[in-house]
Formats: sequence, C-alpha cells, structure tokens
Amino acid sequence: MPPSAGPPLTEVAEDGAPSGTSAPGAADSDTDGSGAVGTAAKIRAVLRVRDFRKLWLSTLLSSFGDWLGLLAITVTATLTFEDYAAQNFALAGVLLFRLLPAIVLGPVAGAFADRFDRRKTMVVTDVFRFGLFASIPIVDNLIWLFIAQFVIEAFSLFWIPAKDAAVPNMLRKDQLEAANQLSLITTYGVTPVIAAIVFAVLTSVGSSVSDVLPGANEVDLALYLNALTFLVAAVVIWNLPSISGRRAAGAVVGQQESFLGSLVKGFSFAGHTRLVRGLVVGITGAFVAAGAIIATGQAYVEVLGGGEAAYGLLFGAVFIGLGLGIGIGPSVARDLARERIFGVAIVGAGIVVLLLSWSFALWISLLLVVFMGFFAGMAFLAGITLIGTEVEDEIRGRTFAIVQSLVRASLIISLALVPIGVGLIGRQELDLGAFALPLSGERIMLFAAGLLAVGVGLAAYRQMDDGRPVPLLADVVTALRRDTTARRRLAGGGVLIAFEGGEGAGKSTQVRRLQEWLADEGLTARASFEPGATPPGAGIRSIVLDRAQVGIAPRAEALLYAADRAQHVHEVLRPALDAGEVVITDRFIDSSLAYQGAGRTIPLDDVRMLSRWAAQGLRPDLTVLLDLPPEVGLARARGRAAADRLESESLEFHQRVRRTFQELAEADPDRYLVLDARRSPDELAAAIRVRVAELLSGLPLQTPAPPVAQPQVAPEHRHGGHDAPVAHHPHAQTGATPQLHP
Ligand SMILES: Nc1ncnc2c1ncn2[C@@H]1O[C@H](COP(=O)(O)OP(=O)(O)O)[C@@H](O)[C@H]1O
Ligand SMILES: Cc1cn([C@H]2C[C@H](O)[C@@H](COP(=O)(O)OP(=O)(O)O)O2)c(=O)[nH]c1=O
Repeated sequence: MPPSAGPPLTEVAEDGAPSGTSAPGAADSDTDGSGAVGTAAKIRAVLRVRDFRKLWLSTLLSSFGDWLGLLAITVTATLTFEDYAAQNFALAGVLLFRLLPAIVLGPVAGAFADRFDRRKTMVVTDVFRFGLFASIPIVDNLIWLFIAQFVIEAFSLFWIPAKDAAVPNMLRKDQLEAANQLSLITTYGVTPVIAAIVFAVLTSVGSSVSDVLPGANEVDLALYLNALTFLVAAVVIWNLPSISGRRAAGAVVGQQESFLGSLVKGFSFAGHTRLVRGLVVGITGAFVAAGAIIATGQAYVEVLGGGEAAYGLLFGAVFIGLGLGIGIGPSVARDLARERIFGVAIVGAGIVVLLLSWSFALWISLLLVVFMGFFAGMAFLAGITLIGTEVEDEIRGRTFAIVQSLVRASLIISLALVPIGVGLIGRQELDLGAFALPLSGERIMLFAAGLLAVGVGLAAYRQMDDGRPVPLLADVVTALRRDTTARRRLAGGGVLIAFEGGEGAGKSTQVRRLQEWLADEGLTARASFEPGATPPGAGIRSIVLDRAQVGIAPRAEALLYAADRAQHVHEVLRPALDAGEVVITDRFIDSSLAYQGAGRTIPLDDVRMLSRWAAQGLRPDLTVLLDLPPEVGLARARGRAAADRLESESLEFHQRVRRTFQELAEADPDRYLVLDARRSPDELAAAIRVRVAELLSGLPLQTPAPPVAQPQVAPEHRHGGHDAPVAHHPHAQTGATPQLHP
C-alpha cells in the first residue's frame, strides 16, 4: 500500500482537544471535560488503524514470548548450578549479556533503521531471533545460552528502533500518545503477567511435557513457544508494507551518505537539537536513578524491617505507579505541553525518591513508590511521544536507538556501581543528641539518586523549554485547575468579550463604542458579530434571517448557527486571539442557548454541546448581557428595519429567550456583566468600560503600530456588510496593557 493510502499524516483535527504538543493554551478546551475524548476511546481509535493494529498484535505476541523466554532462561541459568553464589552469578550474567550489546551496537542499529527498509530489517531480525531461541534448548549448554542471549539482544536492538520509528508513520500525530500508552501497557503491564501465568502453568504440568515432546522439559517448551512468536511476528510484519513508509514510495533517505556518516549525523543531531538533548539528559539520568533504586531495593527493605514479601510489595507498587502514570498521567496534565511534562515529572520523581530515602515506615514507602512510578511513567510516555511527534522520520530511528542504548548503559553502570557505594558507606548512625539519624549506605545512595533525578529533570526542562513565555508554576497550576481562559492569557493570547441580549437591546451600539474606546487607549481591538461575519457565514445569515424561509426545522436552525460559529471562530476569533488582540463579538454561544434552546425548546445540553464543538471549546472571558423587556427591544428594533425571521417570533418566545440569558448569567456571575439596557447609551458604555478595564489590567495584549490605523468593522454589519477576514498588522506588537481610562 503506498503511504498515500494510509492514514493521513497531517495535523490534528480541529476538535479543540489539545494535542499536547501545541503551545499551552493554544487550544481552549472544555473546562468541564465534556470536550475531552477519554483515553479508552483514543486507544480504540488507534486500534481501528488496521496496520497499527496488526503491528501491535504481533508485538504483543513477541513481547509475551520475550517475557516467557526471560523467565525460562533465568530458570535455566540458575538450575544449572547448585551453589547459591554461582546461581546469582549466572543470573547476573544473563542480565548483563542482555544489556551489554546495546552499548556497542545500539547507535549502529539506529543508523540501520534509518537507512534500510524497516520492514525487511524487522522481518530478518525476527527470523534470526526465532532460530536463536529455538537453538537454546537444542544446544542445551550454558555458554551457548549466554552467546545466544547476546546475539538475540543484538538483533532486538535493530528491531526496536525500526519499529519505534515506523509507528509514527502509521498514525496521525495526535494519535501517537494513545499508541504509546497502549504499547507500554502491553509490554510492561499485560504480557509479563500473562507470561508469568503461562510459565507457572507450564511448570506445574512439567512432567507431562516430556510425554508430548520427548526429551523436552517445561523450560524447553517455553523457549520453543517463544521462538514461535517471533516467526509469527515475522510473517505478520512481512505483510505490512506500510512499515517501510516513505521508503516504499522510493524516497530512500541518505543513500549517498556513508553508513558511518549517518551514524555520526545521528549523534550530532542528538547533541545539537535542544529537544533531543533534553530528552537524552533526562532519560539517562532517570535510568541511572532507576538503577540505583533497583540496586538498593533489597537492602532498603531490610532496614525498613521488611522481608522478601515487602520487597515484592514495593516492586508491585512501582508497577502500579508506572501504570497509573502511563494510563492517566496525560489526562491529569492534559493542558500542559509534553516538553514541560517531561522535565517536571522527572523532578517530581526525584523529589519522591528524596523523601523515600528518609522514610522509616513501610507503608509510607509503598505510597511514595507509587508516586515515583507515576511520575516516571508520565515522563517516559512524554519522552517517547515527543521523539515520535517532533523528530523527523529520516533521523527518528537513530534517535530512538541512542535513547535505548543510553537507557541500558545507564542501568548497567548504576547497577554495578551503586552496590559498591552501599558497601563502602555501610551502616552508620549520625547522633543528633535528641535522636539518631540512620545513615545507611542504601539511604544515602537513594538520596543521591533522588538528587540526580531532580538535577537532570531541571536540566532537561531548561533544555526543552526554550522560549516558552508562560511561567512554569502558573502553567502547572492553571493546567491542573483546567482554567482555559487563564491559560490563553498566560500564553499571550488575547481576550474575548461577548455581548448578548435580545433584539434591539443596544448590543451593536455598545460593541462599537467599546471598540472605539479600546483603540483610543492604544489596544488592538477587533469587533465582530454572529451570524454572518465570514463569507460562508454571510450565506448562512441570509438563510436564517430570511422571513421567506418558513420551514426551517429547529435542529436545522441550530446547525446553521453552529456552522456559522465554527467558521467565525476558525476564521476570525481564534486567529485574532492568538495574535493577542481584544476581540469583541456581538452574540456568541449564549444566543444559541437562548434562541434555539429555550426559544425553539431544543434541550439546552444538546445546543451547548453543539456550540462548544463548533467553537473549539472557546469561551468568552467576559459576557456583557444587555437585559431588556422584549417588548421594549422589539419596538426599538422595529424602528430600525423590517422584522427578520426571529424578530417576528411571538412575545412569549422572546420572553423565554430573555429568561435564559438571565439564568446563564446567574449561573456564572464572575464571567458576566448584567446591565439594564433601558439606561442611556452613555451610562451603559461607562459601566462596560469600568468592567473591561478591570479585566484587561496587566495582561500582555497587542498594541498596533502607531502610523497605520487598525481596520474598523462597519457598524452596519447586520445590514449587509461583513467583517474583513483577519489580516494581521505587520508591525503590531505585544506589550503590557497600557493604563486604561474608563
Ligand atoms: N441605551 C439605549 N437606549 C435607547 N435606545 C437605544 C439604546 N441603545 C441603542 N438604542 C437604539 O436601539 C436600536 C437598536 O440598537 P442596536 O444597538 O442596533 O441593538 P442590537 O444590536 O442589540 O439589536 C437603535 O435604533 C439604537 O439607536
Ligand atoms: C448568534 C445567534 C443568533 N440568533 C438570532 C438572534 C437574532 O434574532 C438573529 C441575529 O440577528 P441580528 O440582526 O444580527 O441580531 P440583533 O438582534 O442583535 O440585531 O439571530 C440565534 O437564534 N441563534 C444564534 O446562535
């Protein structure tokens, strides 16, 4: 299948769900969550992509095989020896041989994944791994076991970056996080458990295995099963041409470059790209810390007074934390950019480890360990998702490879060095008079690991946070409070003010006056309106207001207004807000709630959902409600022009409309300014200025460059004219709001 037939590689749909990679606040999302798509739904959507689903199933299978194989191999290695020390040595040997190849071969494997057809790379390595796993029980020799392990791992090193780099080509950018969640949970949460259960079953039926397979025991069977999973994966992947991605279309990258050259380029890219440098620093440090935690675990539990069972609990707690971090982390921090989540989560994990090193009760430690896992899971997910979304296909394999090598190298180093440190420090107590502070080696090593994590987290944060204007603390706090309005302002976005009210309430009069005042005060203020402010909207306006249109169904009417709003937000409001302007709109969502909801009696929730979707979740920072008895307003409007389709509705209809506007304002007093529209235009304008001055004080908003005047919106918009599409002022700049004079 050519790549063009695959899923679109283009950017995210405009459903207002933040992709996480955009600047904070760039997309206002619903504060009540009704606009958010649940993790489960996102994962289901990812699984509907056929090629990804097949790849995932085959990875699931290989991962299961891998865990089963690891269990079987560790058992084989230990069963070979009677002596406890030798058993441990054999076990350490197996693990060492698993991790070692990465240091040498990792980066080479990445260059390979970027240069050669990824599908063929994966199929070939799978076939080799099939043969090697099958050879272990056949050769039945510990030396061969080590060698086979080493070579298998070497092949895996080629397989992993090829797969990691291929996945982003199968999915849309906004789907990658869900795909990573799924893969991580499958590989580290689901398959090890299934493998352990299957292995237990195999062991318990051990004796009957030799009846079926003469000369084989349960360990052999596990290894054969494992081998088979790789063969199946090879077949599945062979039939997934989309893995080759752009290479299949003939665009082979870097063919003229030498292999060594592309290897060097990989390192230089990692060293010179701030994002990747930050990721590398963060991931390396975090895994050194993780190694220290694994290495001190047993001794730590001992000083806490726990035994094997407590160690098991602690281990389980890490996995629970990791699972939570990967599963719900992104929705907890969904408004925060991934570049920030990564560093912040590592710092968070580090702080938890610092606390952990001084904890003296097992239950406290268990709780802390869950938190540690949570932060670690969040950081890991953010890190690999960032590589997928931000690193170009051409160099992605090498980036993943460098990261995987560093992960393994840092684990090995700290697993080797930390126990030495623990031994050297030993167990001491610092006498502080009132009490004795236990200064055992493992606590100090843990403390050092925590400090390291905090340090690398900060370093990674500083590397990756280049040029973000929003202060971190405000970013985190508003993200957790889901305060989208505050977030838009933090990100230097503009301010949206809506005017609502019945017919003839004086909205257009006040919109115009407010805009003129803001412009006089030196701000870029744009006035707009609904329905009809865009070219497509003008067409919609002529339909909805045309008295000759007698048969428009309420739902059709609701959809027409929503369509107008969607275009308005997309074409006018959003760009102007992103440019830091003050935007005033004559009517917005509340009009739909009042007219189509209460007026036409469509359930309010339906109208709200529709409108919010159309508006990408955008909400006004302030809504000015000009409240007026409908008979007064209708009389005023009639003095202006012939009644349109809605104006000619019954008085009762307009009374329901008014009541709904009032109720909406009462439900959220902070966001509304309700004024009696029977007051004089001057009085109203003054009251509005006071409130707006309050709203704008201290915000960074756009000010126009002095010589050129800001294009003004014709006040006669409703009688045919419409707003020009947003044309950004060439010399406009963003600065602190000047002192306003209401
Ligand atoms: N505060 C006010 N008191 C009396 N008449 C007003 C007031 N504000 C506006 N008007 C008049 O009422 C009519 C409708 O005003 P307009 O601003 O077009 O209202 P809307 O945009 O809400 O339909 C106009 O003729 C306008 O001059
Ligand atoms: C924006 C919007 C307007 N309307 C109605 C209200 C008005 O009667 C009409 C807009 O007409 P318009 O002449 O622009 O309004 P005004 O009353 O301010 O002079 O459309 C809705 O029914 N739903 C909506 O979502």
